[in-house]
Amino acid sequence: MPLSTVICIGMAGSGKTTFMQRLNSHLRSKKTPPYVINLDPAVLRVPYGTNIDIRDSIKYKKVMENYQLGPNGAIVTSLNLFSTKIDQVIKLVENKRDQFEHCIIDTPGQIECFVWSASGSIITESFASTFPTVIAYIVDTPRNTSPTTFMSNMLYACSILYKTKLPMIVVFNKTDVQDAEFAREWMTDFESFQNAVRDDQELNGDLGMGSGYMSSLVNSMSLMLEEFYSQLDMVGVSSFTGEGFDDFLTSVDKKVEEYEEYYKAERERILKAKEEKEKKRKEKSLNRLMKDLGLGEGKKATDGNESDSSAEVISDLEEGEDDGVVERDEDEGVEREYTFPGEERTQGEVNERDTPDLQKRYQEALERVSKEASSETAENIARHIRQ
Ligand SMILES: Nc1nc2c(ncn2[C@@H]2O[C@H](COP(=O)(O)OP(=O)(O)OP(=O)(O)O)[C@@H](O)[C@H]2O)c(=O)[nH]1
Repeated sequence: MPLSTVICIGMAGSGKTTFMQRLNSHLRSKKTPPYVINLDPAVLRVPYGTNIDIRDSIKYKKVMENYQLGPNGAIVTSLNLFSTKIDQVIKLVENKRDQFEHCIIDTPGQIECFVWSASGSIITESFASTFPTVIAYIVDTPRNTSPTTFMSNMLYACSILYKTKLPMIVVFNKTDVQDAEFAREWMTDFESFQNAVRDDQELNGDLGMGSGYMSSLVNSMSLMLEEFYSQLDMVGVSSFTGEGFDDFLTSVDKKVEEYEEYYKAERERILKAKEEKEKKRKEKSLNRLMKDLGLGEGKKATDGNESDSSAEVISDLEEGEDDGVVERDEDEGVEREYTFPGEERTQGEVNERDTPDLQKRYQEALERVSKEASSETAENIARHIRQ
């Protein structure tokens, strides 16, 4: 079996850490110990042995102090710092490819800090492009017996599936307290869920939910969720008793197969499209610089003398006309305001059409573009300027 990654995501208190602890001991009891990573910088105590722990390299409290941040900001910043080293982390795990079947990853309780941050995406992407990767979305079963809470949680899971584009298993945890059969029924039988919504409304006072747009909103959302449910597996587990963990592992194997069959090709297609887009963006940046300088390819392109390879460049110039101003998305007659006075001045200067000081414009344009440009683009710029 090749090494696969399981990333545990779930709302605060859903039981991710306890689930990780049980999964770890379950796999150990089967003589296939996992490679364990903790990505929660704020956790005080990790109740299982970890191979990589974000807390070893990043001190959450120090991040809070040094960057004057609140708890969530400090988690995001810690993840940002950690993600700068992600290639090293991936190498470490890759070196263990032959020794482990599973790499299990715990994430911060503040779900949005991981799922919606750039660093969370970088970390997830890095694993997913190296190993078959599955998301285990942990749900606190006793807290999700109300159909409205259940639906909100499922919508969140759906948004994660959409964001990560990775196979997902919804894990209903704490089944020792509340059986997950109701969830299975709601996920497989649309009518039973609708009945539960209706009963809930009657029981808790209608508040206008049974009629009008709220009712039709609930209906359409549950229809949308039906499609979502068809994409995923669900298992009920108890991290306390260990019940359901064999089912979970069977589900992981199934999702890994799906990853290889479907998700991998889809991911590669998306990555290729991204690369293409990035390449075009770089060309565009370089051309903007040339245009600002009134030099080289940009000028040639305006003259219409450029070869095929600059087709992108020509259309860009047509869009911008020859007013010498760098286009901005925000330029739609909206007054642009800046939080920092210093920034306002700098940006204002950049946009001045009649700045006579060419040297200054050159400097600004160079700085602006070089921020965006890759080293490859920077080399092109340098070569061009030398010419
Ligand atoms: N009864 C029962 N309680 C559980 C189970 N799993 C976790 N818990 C309890 O749920 C609470 C939260 O568990 P954690 O593992 O800390 O949850 P978490 O998602 O890691 O929490 P954060 O990191 O704060 O987001 C704890 O009190 C656990 O003891 C379970 O399977 N059954």
